[in-house]
Amino acid sequence: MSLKYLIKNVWLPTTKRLGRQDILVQNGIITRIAPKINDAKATNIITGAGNYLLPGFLDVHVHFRDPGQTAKESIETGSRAAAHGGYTMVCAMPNVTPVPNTPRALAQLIQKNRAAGVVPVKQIAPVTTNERGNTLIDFKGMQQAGAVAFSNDGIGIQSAGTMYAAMQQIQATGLPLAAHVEEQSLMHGGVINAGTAANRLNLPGIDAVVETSQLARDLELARSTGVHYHVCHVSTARSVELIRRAKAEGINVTAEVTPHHLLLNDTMITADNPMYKMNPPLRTAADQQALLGGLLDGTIDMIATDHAPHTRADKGNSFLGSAFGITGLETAFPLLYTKLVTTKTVTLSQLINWMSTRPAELFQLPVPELAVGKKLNGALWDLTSAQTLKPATQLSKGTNSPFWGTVVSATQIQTFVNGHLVTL
Ligand SMILES: NC(=O)N[C@@H](CC(=O)O)C(=O)O
Ligand SMILES: [Zn+2]
Ligand SMILES: [Zn+2]
Repeated sequence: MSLKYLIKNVWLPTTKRLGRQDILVQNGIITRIAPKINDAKATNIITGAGNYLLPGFLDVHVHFRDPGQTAKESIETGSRAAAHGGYTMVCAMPNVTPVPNTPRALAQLIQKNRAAGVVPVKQIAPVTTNERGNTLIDFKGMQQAGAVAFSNDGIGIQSAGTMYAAMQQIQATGLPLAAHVEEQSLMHGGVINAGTAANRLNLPGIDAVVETSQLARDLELARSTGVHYHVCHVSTARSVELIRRAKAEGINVTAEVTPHHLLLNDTMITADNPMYKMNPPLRTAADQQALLGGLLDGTIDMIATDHAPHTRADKGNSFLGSAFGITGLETAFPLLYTKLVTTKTVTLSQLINWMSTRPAELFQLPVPELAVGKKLNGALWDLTSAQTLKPATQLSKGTNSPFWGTVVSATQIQTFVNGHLVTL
């Protein structure tokens, strides 16, 4: 089928001085970019007046709850949310029920991702059986089945011996090991960052050492094994410092930060509202500042949402007893663009680098590029009108976010995946 799209009159992030462009897409491939293209044979003419066409984002850290907890999200609703957020590829964490413990189970899940995903949903395999204990997964088998990375996200790997052995074997696959660094023996039932907020609300705190102690351990193990060690959702200033030093020493480490850790801190939690409950917790204003500094100096490589949808019932009404996690796919770019780009804290190109180029490069996935000869993976964004973030306009099943009510100046209009318009 030779489907032809002519997208008229859009800004590309790189053509500010050249003016608006027309983009011709044939069989999924960008065949021409020019100020004015007249093609009467184009089946679909898309008016992009005043809007931006941005490369598709890639989120290396999402939770789609499928199979097992599809009341929270499914591959279909999660991937729709992804497209609605301008993402054209995501990597799903394996903390679903049952956990895909074998290459066969993983292959089945990958089939399901392919059938149900409206954007490509890549699959991360666990490190140990059921993401618990010390029985290592068949890493080579998982790689052959299509795993793009390994992770026990949600729990973390408690034994140094197990982590070391996992790193040695994963090193041989060349795939990243994405670590949820959380020392369980230091958690003490914490639900919120230890310090001001915990004290004010009289809630059990999670100290920064929960993260940093296991991170320090892992960096030593990574140095020794050479594995590509990727740190999930970095939350503390000290973690940024540890990663900065490790990179300087040549350790093969990469790191992600979430939009919420970049934009929020624990002084903003003024009531016992579980919409602010996630793992790791929102830290101090100084930590928040250090995370931005880490991104700016390249210590932190990318932004990942850790999209973690939950039902209303599982979220409950208090930090105590409620599920950890918030959604992120549909709010990430609007929030980051509004809070960081329009304030001139970062540039649009930097943001695209952290949300698209770097995650793709570092996870060895195709880099979405708006260039002739490339498949069109991108989204049209209105970057001038204001909208208020609210659950009613989101496609995710999860409505657990602290960001409702925030006014943003970015609205997704259309998303193209492999050259085809996604119908949402
Ligand atoms: N981030 C969270 O608070 N929750 C995640 C797990 C995780 O990313 O650790 C989840 O699966 O709900
Ligand atoms: Zn995690
Ligand atoms: Zn996660």
